[in-house]
Amino acid sequence: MTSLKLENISKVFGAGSNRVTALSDIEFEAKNGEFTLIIGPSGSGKSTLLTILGGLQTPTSGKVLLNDQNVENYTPKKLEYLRLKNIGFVLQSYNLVPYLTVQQQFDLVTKVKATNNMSSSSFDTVIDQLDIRSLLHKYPNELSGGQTQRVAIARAMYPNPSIILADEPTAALDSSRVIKVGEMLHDIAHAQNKAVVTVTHDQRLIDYADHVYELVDGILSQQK
Ligand SMILES: Nc1ncnc2c1ncn2[C@@H]1O[C@H](COP(=O)(O)OP(=O)(O)OP(=O)(O)O)[C@@H](O)[C@H]1O
Repeated sequence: MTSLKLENISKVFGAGSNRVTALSDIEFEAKNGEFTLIIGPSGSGKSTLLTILGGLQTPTSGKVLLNDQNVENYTPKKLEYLRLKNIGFVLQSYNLVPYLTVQQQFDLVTKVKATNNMSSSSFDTVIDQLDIRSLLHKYPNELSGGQTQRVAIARAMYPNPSIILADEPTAALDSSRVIKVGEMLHDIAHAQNKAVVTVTHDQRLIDYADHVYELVDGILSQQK
């Protein structure tokens, strides 16, 4: 199992009168077997926290610990390998490849990461839960916002990472789909002992989370 922790993390952008403290002294752990929600208004630091957690940007101070080791101590190659193997992202930009169909997005994952992806029967279940089977032959520009979001969730799950980091995965979804996605994120964490961390302003997800943190002006506090 992979462990991922933040110790005393701060992030400051800019300098002088443009200085913004996006995160202050954050302590956080992505716990296996649990669905954790970090909820906060626009500009509170949610994306910054999630991208630092996933190693997509570096903090100004503090430590990111992956498997109890400061990520700064890994070689870039080893760190890349650990991330590819263990961390799945659902980002706000969805990062789908524009010239590949939905099915080909999944095939690409198999090319980049050949082993330990979800079995085809488990992935079939995910495709049905997210109701994206009829979209497999479409291109990203043929999908609605909500459809894109569901495909991005499936793609993050397909490589079977032990940690899933999701940035606003339900923003474009109607309430019935939010229920399905909430249940699914909860079930993945529990049934497969994964750490699922979602940052959002969507209060509709609160009921499905094991833990809820609030992020306000870069300060994190646990609510549940
Ligand atoms: N690259 C950057 N350069 C300068 N300031 C930044 C940068 N990224 C984020 N910020 C600032 O840091 C603060 C937190 O931004 P962040 O995107 O993490 O918030 P958020 O809670 O995810 O917002 P939203 O819900 O609108 O996506 C904001 O004040 C933002 O303007």
